[in-house]
Amino acid sequence: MTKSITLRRPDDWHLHLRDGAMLQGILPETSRDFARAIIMPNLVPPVVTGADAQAYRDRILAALPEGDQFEPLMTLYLTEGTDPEDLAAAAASGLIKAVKLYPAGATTNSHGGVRDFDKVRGVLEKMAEIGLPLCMHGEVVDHDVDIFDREAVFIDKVLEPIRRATPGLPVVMEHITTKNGVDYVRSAEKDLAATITTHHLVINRNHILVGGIKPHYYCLPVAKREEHRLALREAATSGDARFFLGTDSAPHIDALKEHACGCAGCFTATNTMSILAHVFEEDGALDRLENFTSLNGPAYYRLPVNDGTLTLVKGEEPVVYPAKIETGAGPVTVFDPGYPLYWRVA
Ligand SMILES: NC(=O)N[C@@H](CC(=O)O)C(=O)O
Ligand SMILES: [Zn+2]
Ligand SMILES: [Zn+2]
Repeated sequence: MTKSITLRRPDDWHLHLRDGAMLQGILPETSRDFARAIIMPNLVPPVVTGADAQAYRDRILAALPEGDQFEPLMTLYLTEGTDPEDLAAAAASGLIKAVKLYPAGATTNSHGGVRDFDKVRGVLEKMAEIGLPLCMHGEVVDHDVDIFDREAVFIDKVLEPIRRATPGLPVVMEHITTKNGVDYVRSAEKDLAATITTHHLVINRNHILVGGIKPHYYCLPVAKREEHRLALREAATSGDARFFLGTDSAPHIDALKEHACGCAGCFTATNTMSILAHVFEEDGALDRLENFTSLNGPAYYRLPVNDGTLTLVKGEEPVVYPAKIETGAGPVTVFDPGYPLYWRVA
């Protein structure tokens, strides 16, 4: 018995494409299934100005496989020196669709991010004025805050004060990992939404730590307790327009994942749609998969939904995905959900 489901073509509202040989190697893993993606700016050096974003966009389009239709939605990396006028011009031209806030030191290539939130006040006010979304890596970096509490503390200590001080600023809490994040988004009537990753719907912190450390399950924010994973599942599968897919697919070569000081990031681009179909079916919510992957994101970003469609088919035999993607920069391990997948993109 074959089951199938057809959706509007999905978008990924949080994606790391990197640059150079890595970009070349992993871009097809996204452009195969996704029509658009919000492209994270945490390159070395970061994408800070409109000119940087234009040049990076050109490099992405040059790396696109022949025949693939994919639109990179560019972002700028917010620094304490960001020029509000450059940012406004990049938004007005349609080049950028959001600005990304990294608390300095919170995650991969975030050292150029924000230390003193008062220093970006003028930029945030400009963004509120023009309605440009602020995407946030929502974790505090204080040494005395436990890593498992850093998202919840960020909401109280940073996010709520910023939102109070800047009415009208559209915020996206990126890759939420806690029930606190879900509840906070639900408490807001407008100007607040969250992306949820594929892997945080699948793993909790036991998957990382029990029976030996699993470096390929390590990402930031780190996966939390099971109760939090269940809250994310409930939010993602609810159809609530404030939650949408941002895979946070974040490739690092195996040598840097399987390392004494391993990099944070799970690479899920290759099998995300299969995993999501599995998750939504398991939760009796296949009819709401399209909201999560294809409708809620465009609505929040005020963009049209995609014209094309994507069909997922459930077969009798498990689908075989490559364990690794070989790139010119080195091999990248594909996220393993830990169970066989029967859904595949037709
Ligand atoms: N999520 C991660 O663990 N890593 C991301 C950065 C980020 O999104 O925080 C990366 O760029 O590798
Ligand atoms: Zn992040
Ligand atoms: Zn990310």
